[in-house]
Amino acid sequence: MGFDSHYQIPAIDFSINSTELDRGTEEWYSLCMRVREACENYGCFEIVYDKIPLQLKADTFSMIRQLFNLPVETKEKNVNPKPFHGYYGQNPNSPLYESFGIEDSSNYESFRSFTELMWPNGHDQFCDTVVTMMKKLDELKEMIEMMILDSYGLGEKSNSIIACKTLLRVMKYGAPPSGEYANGLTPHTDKLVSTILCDDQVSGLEFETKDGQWAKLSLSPTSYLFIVGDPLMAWSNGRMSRLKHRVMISGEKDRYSLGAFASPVEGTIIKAEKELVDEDHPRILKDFDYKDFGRFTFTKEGSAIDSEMQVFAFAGIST
Ligand SMILES: O=C(O)CCC(=O)C(=O)O
Ligand SMILES: [Fe+2]
Repeated sequence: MGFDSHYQIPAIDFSINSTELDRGTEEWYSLCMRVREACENYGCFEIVYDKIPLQLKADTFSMIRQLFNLPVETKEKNVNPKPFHGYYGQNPNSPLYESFGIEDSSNYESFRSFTELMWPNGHDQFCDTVVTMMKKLDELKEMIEMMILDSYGLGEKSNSIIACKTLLRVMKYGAPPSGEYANGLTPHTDKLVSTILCDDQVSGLEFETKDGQWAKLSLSPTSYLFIVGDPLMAWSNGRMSRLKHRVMISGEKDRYSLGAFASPVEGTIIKAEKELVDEDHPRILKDFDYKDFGRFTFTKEGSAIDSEMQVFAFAGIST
């Protein structure tokens, strides 16, 4: 597989006058259509967004560094059996990678119990900074969700796509030995509904282009990446694409990234939206229990399947 350095994903500028982001205006509908087009054609888009203060973002990454700098025994206290939750690290197969998954992270009380697990004497600055950042990312996600609904004419009927809580995942990719170009995270499509990703200006994210090449994706300090995950593609009855991506690391600096992942609430059944199923768009997936799908991806059978094919292996309708 080769490299394509010219391939670009769409960038959509949300940093406009806030009245233009009022629902119902012409500008709003034009943004909705661009969001839909990007999700359908690329499974992602770069969000240019100036409503999150750069200082808040910098402070959040400084808190994340403190978290990863804790002793391994402390980090390992963050145990959570749910897929993508808890602490992951010290794995000889991916020695440079560590991550934390913290559920319901825009909820102050829930986040405080995580903080107290890591710092038994509390760490108010950690808690306040990260929860403030997560609330901003929730606002952004809610706006994008509304745009998606409006773009399909569904906004009058509902103001949410799939009921979710925000799972915060923070990732550290240690710098590889000098001169190496090392695997940080294997190619995959996201298993949560949607992701809003940002990093601390050390790049490494790569995505697969339509012609099967890998291209690098660098985000500016005011950019965030919106990624369509498997359940959102399923909700859209396959109208939306997904972004296959990976992390490769090189250079001397550690990479830190942060993702706000929309994680379905307990008991969620993922279904194609009725209005997105018609003669021209027959159903491509059966309804499925999100939790069972998550479990399947970790079984011997599921994990042997390519990430982007797992949802079809689990819930595909054979024709
Ligand atoms: O760290 C990154 O930039 C990507 C992380 C990612 O793709 C994931 O955790 O699903
Ligand atoms: Fe991902």
